Amino acid sequence: MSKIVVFGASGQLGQCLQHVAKERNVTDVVFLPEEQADILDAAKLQAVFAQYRPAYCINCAAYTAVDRAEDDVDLARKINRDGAENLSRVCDEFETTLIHISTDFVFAGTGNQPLIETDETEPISVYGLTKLEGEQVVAEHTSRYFILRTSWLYSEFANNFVKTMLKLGRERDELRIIWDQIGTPTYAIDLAGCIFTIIERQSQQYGVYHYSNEGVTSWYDFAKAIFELSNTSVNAVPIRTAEYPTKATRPAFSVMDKTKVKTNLQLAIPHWRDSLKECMSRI
Ligand SMILES: NC(=O)C1=CN([C@@H]2O[C@H](COP(=O)(O)OP(=O)(O)OC[C@H]3O[C@@H](n4cnc5c(N)ncnc54)[C@H](OP(=O)(O)O)[C@@H]3O)[C@@H](O)[C@H]2O)C=CC1
Ligand SMILES: Cc1cn([C@H]2C[C@H](O)[C@@H](COP(=O)(O)OP(=O)(O)O[C@H]3O[C@@H](C)C(=O)[C@@H](O)[C@H]3O)O2)c(=O)[nH]c1=O
Repeated sequence: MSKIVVFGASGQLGQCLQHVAKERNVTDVVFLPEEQADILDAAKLQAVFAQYRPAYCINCAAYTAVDRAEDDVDLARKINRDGAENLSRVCDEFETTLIHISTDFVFAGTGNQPLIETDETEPISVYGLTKLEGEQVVAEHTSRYFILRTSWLYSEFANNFVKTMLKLGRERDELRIIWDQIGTPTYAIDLAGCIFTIIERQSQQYGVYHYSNEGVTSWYDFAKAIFELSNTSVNAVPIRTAEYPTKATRPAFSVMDKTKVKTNLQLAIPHWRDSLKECMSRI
């Protein structure tokens, strides 16, 4: 396989990529720790690219604290937009294909039909806005890019909703969980598999893609499935968004249509329940 460099390697998706690389015996891949490869340091990026001359660059680095971003706009924008710009410029210079990860939070979430790649974006949070700006600079500065929009990532690695529910479920008798935000969870191991498939197939069908697991759920129903699979006896109470005030507003409906990725890459995507089961067996 061609040489690959990964930024944001110690985050959740970065760790999943490391796991899948081992599973698939992908050896020509370099997982760069942040101290060696800060995406805000354009000079260091030049040095990294000159050293490795990668065919592919996977960008998992991001500012992902959705609520904190509302008060930390400058840093969120630096990492999610300026970092993406630095990478897309250096990728263009070295003729490297950039695989950049984005989010369902670029959408307002006011509709009720699965979202396709060309649907209008209208972020309603600082995180969503800065991620959209990141998409825009990538498309502006290089032509060889895949932007993969994904949603509700979880895995056995790092912090995520599944691990939070398991922890809170053990500590509390009752949990109140939003049921009027509808979307699709994504097992980050499946997304990592999709990324390596793009590389293995040497696809040149560049552009924006939606990738999540199959199916639809609410955070409440997702939590119920987590509790069932883990035999957690906590009482889960469905509540509306208004009853769970947060700094950032989240889209009410962010189900994404995956027809494009499935067709172009001939990819089978697992249902979220099957992937959740798989993940829980590994936690
Ligand atoms: N988590 C989710 O639910 C979803 C995530 N996404 C997107 O998927 C991608 C991966 O997310 P995920 O793995 O969950 O996120 P994480 O927050 O787990 O990982 C992001 C990583 O980026 C690192 N990072 C931050 N700033 C820089 C920098 N300047 N240079 C290099 N690395 C940096 C972080 O390091 P440190 O921790 O030290 O700051 C962290 O290791 C992101 O683009 C995210 O926006 C999309 C939809 C859902
Ligand atoms: C802990 C908890 C959360 N919730 C709700 C709040 C929120 O609407 C939802 C998920 O909460 P979290 O804080 O885990 O996740 P959140 O930060 O909203 O997750 C988002 O992260 C970014 C990075 C993305 O790109 C999105 O796709 C999405 O995954 O669950 C409850 O209703 N009850 C609870 O006890």
